[in-house]
Amino acid sequence: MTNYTAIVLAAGQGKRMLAGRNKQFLMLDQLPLIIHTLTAFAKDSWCKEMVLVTNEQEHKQMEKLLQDYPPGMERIHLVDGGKERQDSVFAGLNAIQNTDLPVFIHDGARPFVSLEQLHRLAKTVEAEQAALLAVPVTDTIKKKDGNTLTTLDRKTLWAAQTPQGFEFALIYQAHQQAQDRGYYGTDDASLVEQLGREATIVKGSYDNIKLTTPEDLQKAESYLANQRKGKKEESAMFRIGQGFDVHQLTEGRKCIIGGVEIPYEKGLLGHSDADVLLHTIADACLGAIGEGDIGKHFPDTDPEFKNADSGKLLQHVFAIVREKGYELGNVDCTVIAQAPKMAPYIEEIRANIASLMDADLDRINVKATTTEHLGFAGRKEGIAAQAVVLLQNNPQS
Ligand SMILES: Nc1ccn([C@@H]2O[C@H](COP(=O)(O)OP(=O)(O)OP(=O)(O)O)[C@@H](O)[C@H]2O)c(=O)n1
Ligand SMILES: C[C@](O)(CO)[C@H](O)COP(=O)(O)O
Repeated sequence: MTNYTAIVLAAGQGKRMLAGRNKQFLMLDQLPLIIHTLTAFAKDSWCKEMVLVTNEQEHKQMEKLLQDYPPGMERIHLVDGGKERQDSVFAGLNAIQNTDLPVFIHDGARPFVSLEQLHRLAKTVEAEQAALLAVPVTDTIKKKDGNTLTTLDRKTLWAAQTPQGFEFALIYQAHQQAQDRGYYGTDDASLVEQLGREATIVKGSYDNIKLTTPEDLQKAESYLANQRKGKKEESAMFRIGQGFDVHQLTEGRKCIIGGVEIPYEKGLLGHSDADVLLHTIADACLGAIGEGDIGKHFPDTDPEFKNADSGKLLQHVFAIVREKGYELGNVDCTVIAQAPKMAPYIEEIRANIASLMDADLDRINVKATTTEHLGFAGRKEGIAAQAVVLLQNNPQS
């Protein structure tokens, strides 16, 4: 983990956007542009502090925006910027509290920086002290000097993006020197270059666009529409979970496995009816949807679940699965028991599980094995079960 502080710049006027107001407040997919950008950093646990640079006239409006659309990070200091972008960065640098961390400087107008890019940049800054995201230029670039056109060697050209990341002392010194000399660059790495130092390029993405003109707004809308489509397709896929459970065999208890009471001299010990197989399947379902395990949902300290019918617990779990929009793909499970002999009960157990999960029989597979007299199961001290559950998204949900 390579922690950093982020300065996000939003103090410009967005004149080239021709929106009649600062582009940072324009709505993109129901969220203001600047909130998209802040959220990208707020989602990154490596980002420990954020400074949002606003312009003085919009300070109150920005404050309200942060309240109306909380980006998910408490530590955002709002400071007023300056006339030029570089003045705004300097104001941001002066507002940073923890100067031990590297600083990422980012345009508020670049909402699509990804977590993966942030982390690659952070690691490079840690190693090299100064780095920036950039992409190879895809157009041929001509330099026009009076009437003379020169074609630059495209292989050597990179389009600089943000964030650009630096050790605090280095970037502070670079900005201080630029202020003193009245030098203005178009990015922060260029100020570091003025110190005779170099920033390392970290290959970014062409999606990390800076919303500058009205056409960029259309590109951003279509990028977000594609993302939504991608998320939908992703959630239309599969989730997998596995479960494992053990219960002790003891006298004076019923031996209930897969909802079927099996005649045996001992039964399974537990707070509920101790149905080792249904617990395992329920755990696998919860695992598949990222909902922990049955201990979290049905604590064994809760009297409500004393001697509870595990069939009901599994039905409850499967209702949660359905609420989340999933249906059963299939279950494959194994009972690990030296005794009782499971074979005569396998089909009944299978049918019972299918009924509890409201699934076709062919989606349920139940197996049993001994452990060849090895271990606790082999000594008939207990019974274990394991299961794998595949869920698939219900396209209707
Ligand atoms: N004095 C300034 C100028 C710019 N920025 C910020 O720097 C980023 C990159 O600048 P740019 O895209 O040029 O934004 P604007 O300056 O707002 O746009 P324009 O040049 O079209 O007016 C933007 O997030 C902008 O808000 C800033 O914080 N302070
Ligand atoms: C910093 C920058 O985003 C790198 O591409 C760019 O130089 C900012 O330029 P702007 O004219 O201030 O938008």
